Amino acid sequence: MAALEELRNELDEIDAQIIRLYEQRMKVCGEVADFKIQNGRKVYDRTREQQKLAAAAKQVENPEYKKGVQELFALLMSVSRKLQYQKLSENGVLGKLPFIETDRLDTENVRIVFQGVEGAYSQAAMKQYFGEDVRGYHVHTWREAMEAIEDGAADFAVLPIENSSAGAVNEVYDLLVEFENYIVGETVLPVNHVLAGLPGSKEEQIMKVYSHPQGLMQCEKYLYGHAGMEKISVPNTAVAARTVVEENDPTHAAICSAYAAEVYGLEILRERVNDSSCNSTRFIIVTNQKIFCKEARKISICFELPHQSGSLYQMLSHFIYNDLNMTKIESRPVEDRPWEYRFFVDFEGNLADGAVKNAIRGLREEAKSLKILGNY
Ligand SMILES: C=C(O[C@@H]1C=C(C(=O)O)C=C[C@H]1O)C(=O)O
Repeated sequence: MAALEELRNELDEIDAQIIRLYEQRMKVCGEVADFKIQNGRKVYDRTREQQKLAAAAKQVENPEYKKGVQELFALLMSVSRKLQYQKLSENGVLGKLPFIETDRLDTENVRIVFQGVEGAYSQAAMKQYFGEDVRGYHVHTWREAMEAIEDGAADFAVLPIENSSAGAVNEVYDLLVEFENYIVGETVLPVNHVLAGLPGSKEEQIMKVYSHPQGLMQCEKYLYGHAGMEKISVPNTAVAARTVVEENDPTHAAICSAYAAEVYGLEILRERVNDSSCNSTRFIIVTNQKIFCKEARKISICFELPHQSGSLYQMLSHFIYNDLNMTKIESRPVEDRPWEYRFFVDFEGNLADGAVKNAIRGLREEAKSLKILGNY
């Protein structure tokens, strides 16, 4: 048997040939890009790539290597496309993004909509982002808030998108796809829930606890340790506080904010009932204009993928190749298409950056549908 040293020398020679061939291939791909720039052709040609993969597999003599060769070619073509997008970008033929750049958000004399009632966490998030004196009003559902923005009844909506312990707010993700509204800002609100009851009531007496499902989820450990408390979901934590007042029963309590307890005249029976001591919720600021600020640093997009092996991997390669830092990925089922998913990705960058344009161009050509949800 040959010594390891010898085998490695042999590999080095083969690899040197691969590198030379790779360079030759990329040079030709660059010429293909020039042709495409001149003739207004698209970078991605799915049919040609499928033919190439089939032909590559056919040329392999040892059947055990077929899969590996196909994977290698899929990667080579992906790298080739990205080189081409780069060239298109340098030549200014990437087309304009349908978003307008602005120096800063106009937040003077604006009307804000939030879901819930007086004392809701969304109201606190609104004040944290826009200031104490902002003009805000509330609606019953997140959908109504989205409608108010689409119709122009309000300038901005404040919607929860993610909680540090309970995770994504799924419905808001789905509404971002359904409505032509865009994210222009975000704010993270520390969320400390209290158990609040009628004045004079005691924690030991409580039999029923009202809260938003997310509130109940975020206090799971506390509620598990108090098995006698029946959990009841209501649309909002502030509604929970109001319900306790309306029912006027000392065995009922709400999981809500200290502010909501104060607004409804409830007594705090126990502070900080949330499981995580750093429980916080991220709220997004949504408007109906396709705008982004010069200093915006985060982009949210969503896309659907063809139901085939490796498609997510190929999409994500656009972030890696363009050196873009992905900060989050979520998936949601696509309505009426069982077991198909829509992906939501957040990554760092500004829509005016070349690398971002390059990545979005690539993603747009390869995804079944792509929507830029906002840059903020
Ligand atoms: C090079 C081309 O562009 C892309 C890359 C391919 C490749 O690297 O072989 C094939 C098809 C296109 O998606 C081309 O159109 O031929």
